Amino acid sequence: MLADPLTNKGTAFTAAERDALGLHGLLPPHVGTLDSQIARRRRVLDGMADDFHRYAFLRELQDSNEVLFHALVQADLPRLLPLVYTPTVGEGCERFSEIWRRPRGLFLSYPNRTRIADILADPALDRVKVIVVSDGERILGLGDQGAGGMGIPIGKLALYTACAGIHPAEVLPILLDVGTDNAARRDDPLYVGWRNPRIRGAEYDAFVEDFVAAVHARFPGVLLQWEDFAGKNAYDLLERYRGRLLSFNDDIQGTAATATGTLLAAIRRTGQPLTDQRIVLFGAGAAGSGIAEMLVRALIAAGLDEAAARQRIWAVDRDGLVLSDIPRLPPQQAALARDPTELAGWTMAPGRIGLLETVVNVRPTVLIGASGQMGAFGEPVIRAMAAGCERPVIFPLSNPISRAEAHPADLLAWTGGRALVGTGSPFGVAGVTQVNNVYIFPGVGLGALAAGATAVTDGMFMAAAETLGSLGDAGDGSLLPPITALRAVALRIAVAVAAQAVRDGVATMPADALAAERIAAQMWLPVYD
Ligand SMILES: NC(=O)c1ccc[n+]([C@@H]2O[C@H](COP(=O)([O-])OP(=O)(O)OC[C@H]3O[C@@H](n4cnc5c(N)ncnc54)[C@H](O)[C@@H]3O)[C@@H](O)[C@H]2O)c1
Ligand SMILES: O=C(O)C[C@H](O)C(=O)O
Ligand SMILES: [Mg+2]
Repeated sequence: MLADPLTNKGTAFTAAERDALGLHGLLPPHVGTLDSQIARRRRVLDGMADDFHRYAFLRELQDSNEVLFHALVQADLPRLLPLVYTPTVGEGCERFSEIWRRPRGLFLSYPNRTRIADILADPALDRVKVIVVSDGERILGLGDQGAGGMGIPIGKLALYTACAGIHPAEVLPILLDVGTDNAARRDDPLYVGWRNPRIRGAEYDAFVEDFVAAVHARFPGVLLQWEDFAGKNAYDLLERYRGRLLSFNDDIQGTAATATGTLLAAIRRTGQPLTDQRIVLFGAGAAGSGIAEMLVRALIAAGLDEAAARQRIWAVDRDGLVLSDIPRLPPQQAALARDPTELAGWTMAPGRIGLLETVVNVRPTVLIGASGQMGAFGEPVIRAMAAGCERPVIFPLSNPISRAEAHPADLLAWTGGRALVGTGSPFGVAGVTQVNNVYIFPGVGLGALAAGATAVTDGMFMAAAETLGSLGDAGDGSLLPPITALRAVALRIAVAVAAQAVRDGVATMPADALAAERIAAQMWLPVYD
């Protein structure tokens, strides 16, 4: 009972429980309450020197007492979210091997590829309903972290519990350890992962196929979230498996719904219709092109035909403005490429058409960054944008803080306070919205599970985006509800997503089971049994 984080209550075991379970002597005599335990852990957190050590402390608490961990998190989400999730989880992944203590979730390593079904057969996993899986190759904007990427599935699933009320016994973080191309990790004597260059190509595909087949056989109906896979794999796996497994890619689809929902909230604030926006995306990888495709759908829903919708969007990637005559564009970028003849009237020096040239000529009303390039939204770019529109909407979405395209205080300063600013990571700047997919994935997951959905459709993500955009704000100038409201946000989104699942013909539960009260009643709260 004491060693299992799902049953441990620490000093909160009552006198009667200590009698019945033979716990006298193993615990100090004081009988505490959940509140007193929270106060004790808060005092420790307050006394710690830095956030990385707070992260490590919270990870150990999660591995010793899940109710207390979640009660502490929920009691102060604005303070705890940045410690168990973005941005601190980034350093948690980089230094994962240093702080590895106890098993959580599953490492499915390539050398163990013939054992996947055996590993999944563990009866301790019988209750699993939600899996978040990564192969650690694109951890936030920090690149390949190999096995250390496990910090991300653990963090995302902590939020499934905190925001969507999924019971801690029902979540399973998985790291597909196919090696790492990060030499610093591989050469570190403390590295806990498989010391091998990444497996790629047909071997990688066969390994993931074996993994999906084993998951499908062991957990029918499980919801699987693909997380922090590098660009091409992110797209390929989503397309290959979304029809076979109840699954979605959070970086492509969750981020798209988050950015679209926040943009819908922004245009409600400015009064300028979506169809009038000129949108520049900086970084057209998984997140950027996912956002672009959802914006195309939103523009079509707002009345444009597809060609006109695509005319509202310009993508800039590492080779500059994405143009249709650039050889070997990945398919997601080819769909966004502009015709080079459009550049006829542009003012610019010959050569590469970078972000500044694009902003000067397009005069965007919306600028979204998903490039992982720190400082890419520099003063000349932002001043050029501010000269061309009254209320620039600027979302530097890249995480963690060290990879953000701009500091939000600079964006406000360079635009004379006129910009509507949203950042992927929390910066603690008043009036700035945190535009992070934590606003979307818990609600989508909860809604899909509640509906007994057989697939997560694009329509379900659009319903999530529209709901997010309609929820109102924190009353402090930001565009979305505050972090304290994330649980209520997840419920509202879940209801909309479940209803859309019914409309899309993928729900197996009857519509009357999907009312808000029925879904809310399924949401777990951290209290001792
Ligand atoms: N706020 C959120 O909720 C959220 C969600 C998903 C991703 N992100 C962040 O977005 C970033 C990108 O994630 P991703 O999944 O799209 O990764 P990705 O690797 O698929 O895409 C990154 C893209 O940026 C491009 N790029 C790299 N250097 C560039 C440069 N100098 N100029 C222009 N483009 C450049 C790459 O070519 C690539 O197309 C990460 O930092 C991630 O943390 C944030
Ligand atoms: O993890 C986050 O904070 C958001 C997003 O999924 C990312 O990869 O950056
Ligand atoms: Mg991610």
